Amino acid sequence: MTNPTRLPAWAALEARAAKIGARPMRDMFAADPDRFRSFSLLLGDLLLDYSKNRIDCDTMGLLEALANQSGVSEARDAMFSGEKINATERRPVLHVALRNRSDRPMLVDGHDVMPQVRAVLAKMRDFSDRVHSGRWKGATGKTMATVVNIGIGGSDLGPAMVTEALKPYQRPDLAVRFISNVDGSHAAEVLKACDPETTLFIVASKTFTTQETIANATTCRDWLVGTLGEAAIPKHFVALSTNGKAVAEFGIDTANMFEFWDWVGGRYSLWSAIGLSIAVAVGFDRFEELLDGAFAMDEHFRTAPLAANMPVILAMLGVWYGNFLGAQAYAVLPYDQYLHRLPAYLQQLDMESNGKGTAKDGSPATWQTGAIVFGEPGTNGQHAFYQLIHQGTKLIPCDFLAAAETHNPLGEHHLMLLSNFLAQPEALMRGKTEDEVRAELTAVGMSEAEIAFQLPHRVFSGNRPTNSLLYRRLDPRTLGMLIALYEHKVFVQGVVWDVFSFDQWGVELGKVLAKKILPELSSTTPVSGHDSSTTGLIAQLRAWRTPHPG
Ligand SMILES: O=P(O)(O)OC[C@H]1O[C@](O)(CO)[C@@H](O)[C@@H]1O
Repeated sequence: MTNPTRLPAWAALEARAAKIGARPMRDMFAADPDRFRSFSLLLGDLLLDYSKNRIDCDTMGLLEALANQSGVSEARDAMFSGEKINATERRPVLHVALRNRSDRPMLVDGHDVMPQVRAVLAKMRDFSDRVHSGRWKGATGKTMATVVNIGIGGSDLGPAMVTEALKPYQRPDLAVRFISNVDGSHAAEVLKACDPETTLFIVASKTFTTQETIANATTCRDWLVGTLGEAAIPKHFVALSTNGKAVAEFGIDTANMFEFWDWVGGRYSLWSAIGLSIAVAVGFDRFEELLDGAFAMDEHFRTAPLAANMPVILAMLGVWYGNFLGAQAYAVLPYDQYLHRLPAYLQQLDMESNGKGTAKDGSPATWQTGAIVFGEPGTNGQHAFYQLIHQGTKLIPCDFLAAAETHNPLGEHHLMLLSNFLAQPEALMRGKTEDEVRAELTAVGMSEAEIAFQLPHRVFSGNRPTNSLLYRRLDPRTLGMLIALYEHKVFVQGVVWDVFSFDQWGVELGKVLAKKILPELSSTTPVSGHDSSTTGLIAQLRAWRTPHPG
């Protein structure tokens, strides 16, 4: 494969960064009244404004050249055609098949997977309709009042983020809860609010071997069986998995299992059966609108020229900052309370996909790869970590997101929210010069000596880059577009960085060690084979822990 640093566009971008990387955006705005028009893109109800970046047309041309030279178009086509691009697991990557709303076949090993995909969608529709409408009854004949999704990582974050985002579309008398953490407090607190007779558990696990999920599912099963008996399980437990054997061994009838396939990555799985909790929460028609939105973005990604391709533009801007201007992180800042789980969701999507230090040929990646992703909803984040983004020593590009229309028109709230959504990127771009600060302090009558002391602390360098994603309304279709936008962005970056974006070997070592340590915690024999820190911590835990039965 390609060492990206050897591509002609890479050297050209290094030169470009040295030349214009620090050029003030406020000057570029002043010089070009058409800058917004040149650097924004409207796709349906989604607008990307990327004009507040340290770019000009030549830089964007070079970034496009880098995408071209890295083989982004070919890699994208390989993904859509079912090639085994998840090479270390020897699997295709076809989450796009799950939301393929066209008649086009999607091939895995020469077989069209669309009939299977449609069959599972039909089964999901039937089931979610019955639960959503109250026709699905529990073992004692009662309608379900609470649905609990038990899963972790991709089997939790996607459904949890989407059900939060689509809260306005939920039936108010059907609560949807999530248990992910192996910390028993998570299950305990969720179960406190549940009644066994009216609770449906959805056990979501691609592998059905994940320690946390099996532990939580076992606890919930014991809780249910304790009141209603074993015979209640079929009415209160369903499974979402690729592993029918393990589902059956756990005690869930595979008739109550919703299947998906190994060509769906965990963090790309909310479109599959893993989305059942979403369908139950908002109804299947809304779930299909989510798929429609993702499909619209897929079609755009598949067909638009790279220079006018939203995921490619977002990806290449990330490459510009990460590889040429020294940024290590980026912030996701939804000015939309319903998207409060988006940063956590994107952390897995981005960091588990591109947090890799090995190039595809096995050599160390000597260039920067996946960024640190963090964020909070605006305006909360403004009162927490924005200080560092405005005046800190680190360059943190940000994505700002907001809806033009709110689901909750309460007084001036939405206008206040939007004014902040607009003000922060403007402030980050413009900054505040010494002259501006001096004029301000002089106007309030401050002495020259005090001004001299205060001034450097009150100057904002500005020139801090942001993207603004503005959408009409946070509805299922728009949400589908947004999520697919980020999925493809991450994909493009993985191609440019020459890493395998669809495996996650880095999470394995800790899992193996945890399995070894587990029995050591309740044993009294001296531990061996650990470093002195781990040994010391185990000893202190043993000393402090009160033995509990079981
Ligand atoms: O759905 P499963 O198999 O329980 O896996 C859960 C999560 O665990 C991981 O494999 C890594 O911890 C994620 O990639 C995945 O989303």
